[in-house]
Amino acid sequence: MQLLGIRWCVIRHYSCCKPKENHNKMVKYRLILLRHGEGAWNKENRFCSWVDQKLSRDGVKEAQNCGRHLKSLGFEFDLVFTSILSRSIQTAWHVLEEMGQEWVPTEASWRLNERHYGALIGLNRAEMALNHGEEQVKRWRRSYDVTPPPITEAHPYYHEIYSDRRYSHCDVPLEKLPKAESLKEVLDRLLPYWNERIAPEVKRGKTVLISAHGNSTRALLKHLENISDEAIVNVTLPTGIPVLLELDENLRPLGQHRFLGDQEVIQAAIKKVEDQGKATPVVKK
Ligand SMILES: O=C(O)[C@@H](COP(=O)(O)O)OP(=O)(O)O
Repeated sequence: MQLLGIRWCVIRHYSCCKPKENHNKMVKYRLILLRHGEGAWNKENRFCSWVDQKLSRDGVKEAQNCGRHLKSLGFEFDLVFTSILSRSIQTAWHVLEEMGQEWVPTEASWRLNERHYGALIGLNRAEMALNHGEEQVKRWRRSYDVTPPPITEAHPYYHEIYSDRRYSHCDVPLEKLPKAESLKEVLDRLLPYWNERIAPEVKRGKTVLISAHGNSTRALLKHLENISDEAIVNVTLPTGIPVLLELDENLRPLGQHRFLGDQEVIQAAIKKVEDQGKATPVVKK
């Protein structure tokens, strides 16, 4: 039996918490959000942001595992949205390939890009924590309305970013693109895309995958789940782990988002991302 693009027999076997019968009756739409697989600079613990790093070898494996897992759960996507950064696009490719759903249409927008980390781009988080303190690094990484210092033309990655052809194809002129963003500013640029492009497709009954980034996904979760400015500080997303959101007919969430997969492994992956901001040198895999 097909329900909302997911085989019913399988959805009953979600390992984390089995949804109650009443809950299932209220669920109208299911949405999968995904932070891309590990990128080369995630491995090096550097702020990557708008620098177009590709997936690492482990990142490719994460995306493939994610695709296999979603397939085993019976997901059938109708539409995929990505950012215009390669790591989110490549993740979508690997997920769809593993699912045998390469034909599914994909659409890329800068509005799903990672948060623009401004002058912090390229810097190592652990070194930043040593120089500025862990609290300051956490404020930069996780608070809702703190904008890091803007990127300037003197920054080593400024020209690589702004002379990239992809940014002359955006729906805002090049000079209006951000030079640094808080999470709030990410939500401001993402929301029109959600409202005008993604939400109508979800309401049309399409099963949608959004393959994006840690902070663009946090911003969307904050909006959809109405997470407070204080509580969003504690939301961290690991790479390559699908996040399920179940929504009612008005796209209001029914219960909290759920990470799909082995919960112990996921908690360890979340801790690893949080620990990237610690002053102690991060041990590379
Ligand atoms: O810009 C980056 O380096 C990370 C997020 O960094 P943190 O906010 O976790 O420091 O983004 P992503 O890997 O999801 O594209």
